[in-house]
This record gives sequence, structure tokens and C-alpha cells, in this order.
Amino acid sequence: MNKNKAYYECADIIRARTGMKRFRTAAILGSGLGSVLEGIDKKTVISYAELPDFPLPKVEGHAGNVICGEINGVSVVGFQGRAHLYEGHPPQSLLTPIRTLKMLGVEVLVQTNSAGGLRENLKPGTLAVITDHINFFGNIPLTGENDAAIGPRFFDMTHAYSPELIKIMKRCAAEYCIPLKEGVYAYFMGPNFETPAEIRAMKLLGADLVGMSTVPETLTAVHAGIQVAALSCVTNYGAGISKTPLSHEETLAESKIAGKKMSELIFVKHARGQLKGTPVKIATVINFPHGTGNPAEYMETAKQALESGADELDFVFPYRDWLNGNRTVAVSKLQSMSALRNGRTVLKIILETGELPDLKTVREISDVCLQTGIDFLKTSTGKTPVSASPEATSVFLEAIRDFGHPCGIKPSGGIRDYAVADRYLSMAETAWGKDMISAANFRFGASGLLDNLLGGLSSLHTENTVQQDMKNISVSPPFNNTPH
Ligand SMILES: O=P(O)(O)O[C@@H]1C[C@H](O)[C@@H](CO)O1
Ligand SMILES: Nc1nc2[nH]cnc2c(=O)[nH]1
Repeated sequence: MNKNKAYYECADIIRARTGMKRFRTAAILGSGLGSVLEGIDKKTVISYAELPDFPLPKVEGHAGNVICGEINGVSVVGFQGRAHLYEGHPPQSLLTPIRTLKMLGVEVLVQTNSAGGLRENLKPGTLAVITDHINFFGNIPLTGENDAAIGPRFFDMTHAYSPELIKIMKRCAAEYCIPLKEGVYAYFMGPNFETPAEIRAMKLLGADLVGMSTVPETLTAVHAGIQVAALSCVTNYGAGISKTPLSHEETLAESKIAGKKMSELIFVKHARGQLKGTPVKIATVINFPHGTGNPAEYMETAKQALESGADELDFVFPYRDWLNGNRTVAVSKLQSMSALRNGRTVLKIILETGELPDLKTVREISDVCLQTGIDFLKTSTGKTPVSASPEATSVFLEAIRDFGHPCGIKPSGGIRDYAVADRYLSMAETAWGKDMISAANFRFGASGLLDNLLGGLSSLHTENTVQQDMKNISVSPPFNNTPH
């Protein structure tokens, strides 16, 4: 092999930066889908700009990072975004990322993309596994001199998308209750979306999906002996089928939703797998972080999180609806979330007290939550300038005492040392009585507090409560929105 090829150097850099010698599996995350791997274990992020000859994506929704780590102990290397030929990159430049994977020992490449759907059942929001492709665009990365050490000059494409991987994907989708369709992907170079006539022609030729990527990488990977699986997120109906003009904004908006779904599923499932047989509980945030999510989407997310094994849901109260005078809307959203619970789900409501104008509002919303029968009042997401406060916590304590039925509290956001935590605990002991406080009704948002607590546990008189609370961990979807 020619040692001067940049992909050797790229692989060396990735190995040196991650301390990992070999990667089994790789993923290429297409338009808007880059967040899918954010939450992997032992994460290292390397910008494409640090890797020689790596083509840099110039399109929005393609971050241009290599993200390395582990999922369930399997080493994974992911590309957040890809370069497309319509950006003006020479076709051969797309060899570098895939051959870097080859040098890293990758055996399986999972690609994702955003695509147009050509059949009625491939409507926006659908995920579809690619079974084959149609490529009429001649100038692919493998034109030019062949590197026989990587693969043969002429190579077979009969099973370009591994039937075995397709089977596995379908099985996993069924197990995780993800509706998954399948289809043939037609590759257009872009950057224009197709004409209606092109879409009609592609349908006649047997295509189900249409897009501007994936095929150059599939060809390069198959040539190098890497097995390929590919998943399209349908972001729109193809031109002429769609009733509205096509746009990249639509692609990004739809793929973001699908990406969130993928990530949340992967991480709750992943956490459940890791924690099997332990008493550790799994919580996930919903309608996070601003409480302004689309109800259809977050209800679906919550449903899937529960199906995937989440024990607890931390729902951000739609406080902006409330503050804008739409109290009925806010309450009905809360009630719908509450109704979704199964018998053992713990529902915590994050009021985002730092964003509420006064303590009267904190009390009004607390009362509504209590009447809805929720399990915990929680102060903050940790994403606003003002987070947990003793004043808001005191209102929670009074509201719960006055209500007279069990409900817990969770001061959260900005509690970083146990002296502060201890003050909150003392407040609860004073309001409810020392003997009434336990892990069942008093928690801290512990992500900023944990190390400090571990260091000082022995001197803290609340040891039992805190230790028990540590059995409850929060799983945050990988959207840079870790709850506190
Ligand atoms: O990289 P993918 O295939 O996900 O991106 C698709 C094709 C174009 O780059 C873009 C059009 O909106 O989405
Ligand atoms: N070529 C193509 N690419 C897409 N990416 C997302 N939607 C489409 C589409 O309709 N056509």
C-alpha cells in the first residue's frame, strides 16, 4: 500500500487522540442527524479540519466532526456530517473518510441520510432502510487509478447494502417499536431538488427514495470490503408529490425530529441494558429545556422512553404558555403527560422557577401540578440564568404540606456543593419534620453536586438520603441539555 495516502495519517491521528487502536463500527450522520452519537461513552471529538485531506462539509446541518467512543462496549467512530459532490469537492476526495475507516479496522458502516419519499407510505418523518440504489451519475470516487491493495478494479454490487444488516435493523426496529420502511434510493448529485418529471421517471424505474449522498460512500466502502447499512430519514415527498416547495430548511427540521427520536431511543435503551440487574433507576427529560416542545413529538418521545425502560420522566412545565395567558393549554399539556404514565412511572415536573415572575406564580403552578397527581416538584432545568432558589423551594414545601398528599421535591440547577445542599435539606426538615424526609420525597439535582457529595459524604448527616438518591440517575439525550 502507498503509505503517502492521507487516510493513513488520518487514522493515526484518530488513534492517537482517542487512545483506541481499532474501531469495529462506523456511522455517517447525514443532514440534521449529527446529534445521534452525542451521548456515547468515552467520547472524543476531532474536527475534520485537523485531518489531512478530509473534505470539509459546507452545508448547514453537517457539523464536520469525527466523534469516537463506545456504545455497549463496542468501539464506534462517527462522522457528524459529510461532504457532498454538489459542494464542488472532487469525487476522489470522498475516498479519504471511508478509507480512513478501513485503516481503523472498521467492518460495518451505517449511513444515515435525509431523503425525499416517492411512495405514499414514505411520508415525512418515516425511517426507511435502503435495500439498493440507482446511480446514474458517472463521476464516482473510484474513477481513476485503482488501489488494488484496498479493493479490486471491478467489484460486485449485488449485495451492496448487506442483507444481514438489513435483517438486523428490521429486527431491532421491531423490538424497539420503531416503524421502519424499506426502499431503493436514487442518487442525484444536486444541489437542486429533482423536477417532478425526474421523480416520475425514478418511480417508474423502481426507486422509492431520492437523495444527494450515500452512494459515493457506499461504493467506496463496498470496494474496500466494508459492509454497509443505510437508513434514510424521509424529510419530504419528492417534487411533484409534495404539495409545498422543497427546501433544505424542511430537510433540517424533519431530520432533527427523527434524530432526536433515534438518540433518545438509543440512550434510554442503552442505559437500561447497562443497568440491568441493578437497582439504579433511569430518568429522561421531556419537553426540555424550554417547555415549548411540540406536544405530538414529546408525547411520542415519552412513550418510546417508557417502552425503552425509563422509570422516571422529568417534564418541563409549559410555563411560557402559562405566562402568556394560555393557562388552560399549559394545564392540558400537563394532564396529557400525567395520563401517559404506567403504574410505576415517576413523573417530576420542572417548573423553571427562575423564569417565573414571582412566588405567587410558583405557588399557583405548584397547586395545579399537585392537583394533577404528579410525583415530584422540581425547580429548574439548569439552563436558565436563575436556577434552584431557597424561596421557590420553600413555596414547594408549603404547597405540598397544604395539599396533604404525598409529593416529593427536587431542588435542581446550580446546587454544586453539599453545604448548599444541606441548607435545602434543613429547610425541608423544618417544614415537614425531620422524620418525614427520605429519598422517596426529597432529591437533589445531583449532576453538579455528585463529586462534592462523594468527597464529603461521611460528614453529612443526611448520608442515607443522599446515598439512596444516587441510585437514581438521569439519562440526558445528547442535545447539550443535560439536566441538573
Ligand atoms: O447528507 P444528506 O443526504 O443527509 O443530505 C440531504 C441531501 C442534501 O445534502 C440535503 C438537501 O436538503 O439533504
Ligand atoms: N435529491 C433530494 N435530496 C433530498 N434530501 C432531502 N429531500 C430530498 C429530495 O427530495 N431530493
